[in-house]
Amino acid sequence: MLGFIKKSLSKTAEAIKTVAPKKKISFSKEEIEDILLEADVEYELIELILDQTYQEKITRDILRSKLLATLAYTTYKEPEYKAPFVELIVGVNGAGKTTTISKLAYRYKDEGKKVMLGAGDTFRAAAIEQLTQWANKLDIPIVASKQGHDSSAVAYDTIDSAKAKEYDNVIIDTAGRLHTQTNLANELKKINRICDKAHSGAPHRTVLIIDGTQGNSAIAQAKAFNEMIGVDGIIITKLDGTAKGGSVFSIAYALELPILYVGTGEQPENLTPFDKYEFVDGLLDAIFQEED
Ligand SMILES: Nc1nc2c(ncn2[C@@H]2O[C@H](COP(=O)(O)OP(=O)(O)OP(=O)(O)O)[C@@H](O)[C@H]2O)c(=O)[nH]1
Repeated sequence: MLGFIKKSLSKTAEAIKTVAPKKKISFSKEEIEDILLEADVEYELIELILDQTYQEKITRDILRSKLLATLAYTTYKEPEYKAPFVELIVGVNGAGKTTTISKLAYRYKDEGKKVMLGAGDTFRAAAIEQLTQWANKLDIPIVASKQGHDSSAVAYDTIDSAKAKEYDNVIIDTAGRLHTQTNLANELKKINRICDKAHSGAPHRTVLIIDGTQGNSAIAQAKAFNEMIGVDGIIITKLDGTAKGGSVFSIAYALELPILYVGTGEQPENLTPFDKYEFVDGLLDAIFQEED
């Protein structure tokens, strides 16, 4: 695992190099502002960090503690639950939902758990097809219906079947878009209710998938999902494909939600638990010169 997060920050590191070609022991506030802006940390957050810093020369240690503070809420604590552990996956189309569900399933299976998928995005035939293909490839059972069918019925059937067969994990996909935002909110709320009906306490975790390449523009969207259904944690995808790695700070700070994993590639195994220390140090390595 070690090194995946740092490696996936390589495009962000390249961007930083354009404004700070030479690594140094310390930088002025103006230089740090340019560097963080280039890495796509939101301007307001940079101002907040720098306003609270009285030192003129900013060293690695100073910036490290400031950046870590913005990630204070990122640690997740699993609730008590009775198996199966039911997860609802939400997010806009294209964020990487299907791929991330497959990665999660792969991970659980690899840990020796029995996993079942529910193809709850019944709005799009392609979503059902794509998830079914992944399930077949990973040899994981999936409950799917035809396009246009009731998504909460799919959720119910998946949980019901997983309970009967004593599965450990259930992962349910949901629509990223419906005809209107109100429709989407209602559908997600209904799925929530039906999950609880099928298995008291479910869903145990609602996970929002955020497209990392969108940077800070993903924040408003994430807030909307959080208001619609209440999110327990986020997964930021495509970290490897973006120079906007610094947006992770503003996303985490704005949402005050745990970051469960980050997507570090397209393969099923490219889902890495978010380690705030590795993330911050990975970024700082791109800025600061090593001290002797
Ligand atoms: N490099 C990289 N690509 C990723 C990652 N996660 C997802 N992708 C790619 O992003 C694209 C969209 O992912 P999907 O899983 O299809 O996204 P989705 O949200 O289900 O989108 P729809 O199926 O259109 O709803 C695919 O080409 C994935 O391979 C990641 O962590 N890194």
